[in-house]
Amino acid sequence: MTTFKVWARWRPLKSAESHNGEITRTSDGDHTLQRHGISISIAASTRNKVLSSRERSWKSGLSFDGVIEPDEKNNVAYNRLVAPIISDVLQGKCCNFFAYGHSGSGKTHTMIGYDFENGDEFGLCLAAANRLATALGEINGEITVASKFGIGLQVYEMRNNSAFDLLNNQNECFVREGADRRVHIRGETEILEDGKVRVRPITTRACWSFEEVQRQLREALKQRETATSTIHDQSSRTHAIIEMEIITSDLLRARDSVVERQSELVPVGKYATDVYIEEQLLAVVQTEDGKYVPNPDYDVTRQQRVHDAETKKAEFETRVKEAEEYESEVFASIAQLHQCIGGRLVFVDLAGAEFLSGPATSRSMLKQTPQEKQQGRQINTDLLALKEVIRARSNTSQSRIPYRSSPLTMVLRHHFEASADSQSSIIVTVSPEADQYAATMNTLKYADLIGLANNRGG
Ligand SMILES: Nc1ncnc2c1ncn2[C@@H]1O[C@H](COP(=O)(O)OP(=O)(O)OP(=O)(O)O)[C@@H](O)[C@H]1O
Repeated sequence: MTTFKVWARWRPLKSAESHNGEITRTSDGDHTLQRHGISISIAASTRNKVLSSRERSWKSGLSFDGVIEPDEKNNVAYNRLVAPIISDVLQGKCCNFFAYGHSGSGKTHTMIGYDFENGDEFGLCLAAANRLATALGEINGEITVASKFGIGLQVYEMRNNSAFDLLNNQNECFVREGADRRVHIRGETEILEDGKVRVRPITTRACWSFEEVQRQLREALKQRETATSTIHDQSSRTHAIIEMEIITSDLLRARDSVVERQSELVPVGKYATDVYIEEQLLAVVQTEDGKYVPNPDYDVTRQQRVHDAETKKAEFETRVKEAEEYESEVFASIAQLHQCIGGRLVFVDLAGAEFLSGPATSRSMLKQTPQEKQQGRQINTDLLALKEVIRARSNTSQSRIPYRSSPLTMVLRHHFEASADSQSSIIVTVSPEADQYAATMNTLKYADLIGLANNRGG
């Protein structure tokens, strides 16, 4: 049974912000048997601004599962949100964590953290990697496996309809739904030196120690910074996704051969389509009145070309299927040794919604290029789609989950489906600064809608 928890995290006021004053806030819990949850109330300091009465104060429903206060470090957030589900991941389950908040509210601080040396300040994914690496070390010591368990790391950013691979030079990958209705994230088709074709998926880095995860994440963060400056962007205008899966090198090898077989299929499939179109064009002629009729001069034995190309394509499709079956067999045989294989943690640092804007941001929004405006609309679409997916999943009577509403929810679909019997969470990060009141209220409202749907079951 899915549970989805909603948390709020207040970041500390920075010294440069203290002259602006602080948002007045309280949290009230109701833990009776009928209701379980925390409601958050906020009120604006009206010192610097004229606000309408509707804007001056706001109170959520009993939507929150917990509040992390400004003086509480990342280790408190980890112990409350992630530590309780590590045992699920070690049983092969999938758990998802989302961070939502406006720029500078503490999403990256919470998810990844900026202090890679002090364990108390490791972000959620780093602290989880530390715990997982220790647990996997123990499992590797206990059982004899041909290849050891490790962490398969993927780090990418979603912008518009593409994913940018932060472990591979921000390589652009496209989100497509295949004929099998599975979503694939793949780069451009590359022609290799030997003439072979490769369609590269998002990179998975195998990490056999916590230090390796730390190093790879650092590298990925550097790429994020570069992307931010070069495309005149803010990291809060992209969704960053960090996936950590329990793998072995045997499993990764089996997956690589699926990609290789799929790459081999690409030119063969294209050739079959080209031949079919060529022959179709020869097989008909256009009459004077513009109609297409069968070409009487067409040599029907030419259809053998189409047949041969289709046969070859079917052969290559079978090879893909065999590679996929082999991957499933490898997975099943490892799972017999230990159920942790495939256990997965997904951390999503969401872009802030465009309406989350104080006066300064509003001014900068007026200066946005058409491309940036389109990007802003896409972010809002993604965030709305995500909210609707989470709400629909909590409504047991709703059978259709709108995963296809946005590229973000399409990409997250299989993580959501895999997490059906475990617990996931959203943490909204908020600033207590009075100037950020509107942004803070909008962030809390987003979480409130999710939390209320969870409490009511839809
Ligand atoms: N809970 C916290 N405790 C201490 N410092 C924090 C906390 N939250 C945020 N900060 C600090 O505030 C600054 C902004 O935080 P961060 O970069 O995480 O924001 P963000 O929401 O990820 O912003 P953006 O979306 O623009 O990337 C950082 O210097 C960070 O260390």
